[in-house]
Amino acid sequence: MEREKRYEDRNVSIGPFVLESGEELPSVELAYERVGPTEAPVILVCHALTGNQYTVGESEPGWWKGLIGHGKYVDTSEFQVITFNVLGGCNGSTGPLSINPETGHAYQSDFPFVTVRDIVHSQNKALQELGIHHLHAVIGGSLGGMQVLEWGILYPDWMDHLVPLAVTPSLSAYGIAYNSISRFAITKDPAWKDGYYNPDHPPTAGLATARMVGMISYRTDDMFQKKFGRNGNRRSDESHTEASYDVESYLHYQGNKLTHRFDANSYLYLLKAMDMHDIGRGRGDIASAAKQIQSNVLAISFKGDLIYPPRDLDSMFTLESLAKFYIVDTKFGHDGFLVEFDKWGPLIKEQLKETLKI
Ligand SMILES: CC(=O)SCCNC(=O)CCNC(=O)[C@H](O)C(C)(C)COP(=O)(O)OP(=O)(O)OC[C@H]1O[C@@H](n2cnc3c(N)ncnc32)[C@H](O)[C@@H]1OP(=O)(O)O
Ligand SMILES: N[C@@H](CCO)C(=O)O
Repeated sequence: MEREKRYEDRNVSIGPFVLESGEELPSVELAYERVGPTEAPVILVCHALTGNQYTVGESEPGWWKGLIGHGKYVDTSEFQVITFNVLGGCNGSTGPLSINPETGHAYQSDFPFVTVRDIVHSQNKALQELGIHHLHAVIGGSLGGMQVLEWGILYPDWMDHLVPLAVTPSLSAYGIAYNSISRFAITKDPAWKDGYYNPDHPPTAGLATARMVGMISYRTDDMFQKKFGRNGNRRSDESHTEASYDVESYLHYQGNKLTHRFDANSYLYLLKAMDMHDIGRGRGDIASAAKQIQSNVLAISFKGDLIYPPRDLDSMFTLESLAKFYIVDTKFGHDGFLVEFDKWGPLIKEQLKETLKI
């Protein structure tokens, strides 16, 4: 095995690509990051809604640097880790910002709808282009977790382990409700212009509002209370109408921050893909779909996750005798999969040591 750490950060072309809808994209590229020894077992990481391919990150700060890296729970001296920016994303993969070869302009709202299954099929094609035909594990949280579940069903003999985090077998009504508010905020922004917005004047207010409502769903009441309480800039009698609270400036900050790193159309397409997530769709039901999984499963949920309640993932995997299921005790709720790695990273480390049992 080659021990020297290799790092790649580039694009792979998979050519024309037919989507679940039957529409065809004439040319698809996926941007990816690949870290670790080239001969080592491969771990595919799938990112969440506003994530990207920079999981470990050498040219960019890696969003899972606390979990993955040299000597970390997913050790990049033992495994190579590959992450693709999702189809429909805005970090280098084909998406609404890409040039439509038929018009010579960016697709924007002409981009076709994509599903989580489309995202997974595109990754499978891309891996084959890269000469990879087997995965030691597929790991991901939230939208990434949806991809993990679909990977296990669409390509059941491709991997030894599935590690879905902070996800459910189908998106709940509560999750769709939050996404619906986000869509409303973006599409009612006067700058949105049916999705054909001027790139220099994107619908920032709508996207920021979408992120703000998203942030509320990613955390818990308990965390907000402990972190912010009623702190803020206000008169002691709290009667001042212009009082502003720390929780407000936090949400404004997070909303504004996203507008500097994310495309509003991509956000809409990926929200729709999440809404459509239902592993039972076209397969009878969730139980029938789950039975198609052949790999070992380590499923991890996070206490207080509002949109992906632990009970839903648990009920799916009680159907799978070889599945392990853990609920992480946290105040973070859904965003628990991005923090407190010492609480759940060891579970993944142990899982990756095991070989295929089935
Ligand atoms: C799967 C994925 O790939 S998603 C990509 C990673 N996720 C993100 O980047 C989403 C945005 N970030 C986050 O959600 C969080 O930073 C996490 C989950 C990564 C970490 O959570 P935490 O450590 O609790 O960070 P927290 O939610 O407090 O945010 C900290 C930021 O808010 C700012 N902030 C905190 N309180 C306030 C306040 N009252 N007013 C204004 N700003 C505030 C901090 O200055 C800090 O700014 P910075 O990120 O520019 O350094
Ligand atoms: N913090 C996550 C939430 C969605 O899982 C993200 O921004 O993608």
